[in-house]
Amino acid sequence: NLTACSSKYVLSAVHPMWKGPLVVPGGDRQSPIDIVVRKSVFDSELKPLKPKYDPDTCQQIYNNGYSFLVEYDDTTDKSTLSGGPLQNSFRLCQFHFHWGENNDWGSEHTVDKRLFPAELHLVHWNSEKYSLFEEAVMEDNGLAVIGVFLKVGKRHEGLQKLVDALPAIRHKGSEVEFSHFDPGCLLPSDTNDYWTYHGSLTTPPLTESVTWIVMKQHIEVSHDQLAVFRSLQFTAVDEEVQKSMVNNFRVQQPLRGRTVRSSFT
Ligand SMILES: COc1ccc(C)cc1NC(=O)Nc1ccc2c(c1)[B-](O)(O)OC2
Ligand SMILES: [Zn+2]
Repeated sequence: NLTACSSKYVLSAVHPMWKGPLVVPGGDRQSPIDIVVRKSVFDSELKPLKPKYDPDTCQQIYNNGYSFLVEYDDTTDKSTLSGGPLQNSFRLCQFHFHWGENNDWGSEHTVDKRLFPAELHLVHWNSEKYSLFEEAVMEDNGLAVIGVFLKVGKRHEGLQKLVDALPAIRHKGSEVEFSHFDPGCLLPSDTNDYWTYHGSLTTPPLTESVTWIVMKQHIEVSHDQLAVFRSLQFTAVDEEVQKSMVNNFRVQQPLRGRTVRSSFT
């Protein structure tokens, strides 16, 4: 069956100590970056974000050997993102996280050099211009990714259903059915303020196809919930040497003259 956003087979090629190019030739819009707040520019034309997620499109959770992907059925426009800086409607295909070996670091983006223990990425592709995720990944304006910082604090009730499913996908290549999960519960509740800039995937193929939308407000998860993320393994069950899935973030990239716009003053 066509898996949701069928990114699973392609992402499985990703390994934390990538063999691939760490610098993309001519890459002048690479991600992640440090967001320097006082250098961001307020853009009054930016609209409110319009996420419309249908929990019934949630299909499975998959350990791709780099992160764990919660994959959605992206064969219809049931779960979409529009508005904000976007000119088109983008289909949700998966979300995943990046995290550290401890609570001092783990996020990919930073705000005035402030690191967070983890970062959520909600991945959407432009279904008005392209017909498949794999196509959109290679194209300018192909993807829209919402980044949400995680901070250690109170337990996140909505996340717990996901945390409870992780032991079943401990090793690379494992997958378990997962349904009725509303990713909207992982978005900040108090404000929809965000920064936006043009960047790239932070894993191979590092293509410069992403409109990044980084939420100003973080969400809180408990220490124990994050500890379960760290119990995952980069390695397949049959590998002799097991490696804990931690520090699965990319080093920061040069801004190369890009402007980060803010939806708020
Ligand atoms: C080997 O990897 C691939 C091979 C072929 C295709 C079509 C895609 C990929 N990779 C991919 O989609 N990565 C990817 C996709 C989306 C996001 C990120 C990585 B992120 O920066 O972490 O957040 C958003
Ligand atoms: Zn990511």
